[in-house]
Amino acid sequence: MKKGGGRPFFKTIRTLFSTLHNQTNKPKMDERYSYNPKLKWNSKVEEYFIKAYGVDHFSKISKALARPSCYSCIRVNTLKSTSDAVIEKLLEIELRSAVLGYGQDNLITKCQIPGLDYVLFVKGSGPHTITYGDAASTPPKEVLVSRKCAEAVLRGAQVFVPGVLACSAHVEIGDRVSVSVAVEQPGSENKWGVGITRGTILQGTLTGKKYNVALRTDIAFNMPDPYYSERSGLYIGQGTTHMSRAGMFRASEGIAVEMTERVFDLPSFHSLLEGEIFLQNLPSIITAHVLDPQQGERILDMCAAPGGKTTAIAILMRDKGEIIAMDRSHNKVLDIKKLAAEMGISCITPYRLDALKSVCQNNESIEFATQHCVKEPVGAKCDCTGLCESPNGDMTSIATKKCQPDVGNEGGGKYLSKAETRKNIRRLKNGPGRSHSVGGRVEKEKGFFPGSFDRVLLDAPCSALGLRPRLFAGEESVESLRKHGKYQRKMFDQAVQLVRPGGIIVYSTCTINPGENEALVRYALDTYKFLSLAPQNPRIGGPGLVGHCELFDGEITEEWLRPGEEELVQRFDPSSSLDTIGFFIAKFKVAQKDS
Ligand SMILES: C[S@@+](CC[C@H](N)C(=O)[O-])C[C@H]1O[C@@H](n2cnc3c(N)ncnc32)[C@H](O)[C@@H]1O
Repeated sequence: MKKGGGRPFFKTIRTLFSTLHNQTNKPKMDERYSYNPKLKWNSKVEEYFIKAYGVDHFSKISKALARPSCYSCIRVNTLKSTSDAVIEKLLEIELRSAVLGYGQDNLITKCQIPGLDYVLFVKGSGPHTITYGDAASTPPKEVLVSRKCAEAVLRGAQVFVPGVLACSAHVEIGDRVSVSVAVEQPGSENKWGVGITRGTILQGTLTGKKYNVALRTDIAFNMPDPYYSERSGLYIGQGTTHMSRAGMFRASEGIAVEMTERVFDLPSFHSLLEGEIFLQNLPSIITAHVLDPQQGERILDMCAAPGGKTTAIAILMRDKGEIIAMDRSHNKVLDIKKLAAEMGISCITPYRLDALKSVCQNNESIEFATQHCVKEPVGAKCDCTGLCESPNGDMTSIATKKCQPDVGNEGGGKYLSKAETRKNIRRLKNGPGRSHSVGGRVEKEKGFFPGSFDRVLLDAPCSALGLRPRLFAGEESVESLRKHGKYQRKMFDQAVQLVRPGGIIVYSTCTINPGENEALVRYALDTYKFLSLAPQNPRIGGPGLVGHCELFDGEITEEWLRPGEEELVQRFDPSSSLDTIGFFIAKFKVAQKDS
């Protein structure tokens, strides 16, 4: 008798078994090839937040953090264009057919907050359920990307070469691939790690076997997949490869996978209308508004790179006045310079400077500045070698006269070598030179006179725990959260010295951590009696802005949320369109000297 022939009973049993096999596997496969991330936290941090928000609420926050917003927010550069012109151009370009599917009427809308009609929202969609081929029987070809890459893809980007970590064997150009993300896993000694080497081959099966539909049985399939379980529930979409497997790991740049189906579909603005628009989260745009810069003023942006808020401030000032954009990273300072040039802005002077050392430490200069510069509406800038420069670059201003002793050693100022003295004299003759030029190298010890700015923005370095989407949060410990708070206070101390009497300080931070925001406000008001919380512009009651002045008392308890915060956290809903979950803005006014 021929094998398999004439044995209907066995055939029926085999068919039955195969059906059962598929049925029992199907739901599991649906779960596997889905997007259902669970944000991982350091256990102590989780405890701390649960104490602050309550279990249910914190779980909502966590869920919302791991998903992107439902729209992209763009700021129109009104020095170069208008909202209407940009809307027209974007619709002409036909962003992407999937997005246009929502109907042109609602695709792009202007922000309804009065005064913010240069902010446009471009609609996205999601979450979508995607069918990843016949995943139950034949594992799809796959590409595994880094977390940062996935976070960008969830906001509309394509998969670029540096983001690819691993890939199935035999992937060729034009193949359809499923894209998943490698998220940090707990490792030894309480350390987190991805635990997969770049270039690893993904087999797509847990056991090293796969089910063969034709033979209706499992067949051996090379090795088990080394990262199979870890990427379960972390599939962000499907795309077409622009490169073969070998190409992805050989090339240094370029698109590796063009996404064709996304779990969250947001439009990409990569290289689109460069200089005319800027992709920016709404609360960041609102921060510039809250600062309320006026034309002709001198503004300090203490932590400015890459220059998102700096350029927003410059545009509000119609490029008239002076903005000192400071950042401690040289390369990031160059980013500010590049962005300003791209947007056609000339009132920004980027400086590489540690914000913790931004106040001129020369006692004589400080004394001078507090006596004189603060009364001058234009202020003065000091490079701490004793050279003071008026904002128009006139080195023979009254300030120079006062600081003259430090040019050489005769006047009894701090000791300067002959070389430094020569350099200073040369500068007096020739102007500021390379180290003062835009984006150029700047000496570390340079700083500014106290009281020399009309307004200061402190967009402090923070945990960024308010930004979405975020696929991993375990890097922050309670200690590191505390450090952010301490660091910000030190920066605030500098900001207070640098603003003139009657001036404004705006402090902003992107976090859900009350220790980084509420605590700073309390510290500021307790330490500097001449500071008061300036009323927010009531018209700008937009999402992400905490416009209240109340502070929580002492220990963080479940009751610490006050009306303003409740309003903020109630929006922590995945269906909400907020692009930032937690953002805090506080505006301070410095008392006039005689008040
Ligand atoms: C939140 S980001 C600023 C974002 C920026 N304001 C924007 O809107 O584009 C914080 C920045 O602070 C900078 N930074 C951190 N510590 C600093 C310090 N001590 N002095 C100056 N800049 C610092 C970082 O390099 C980083 O670029």
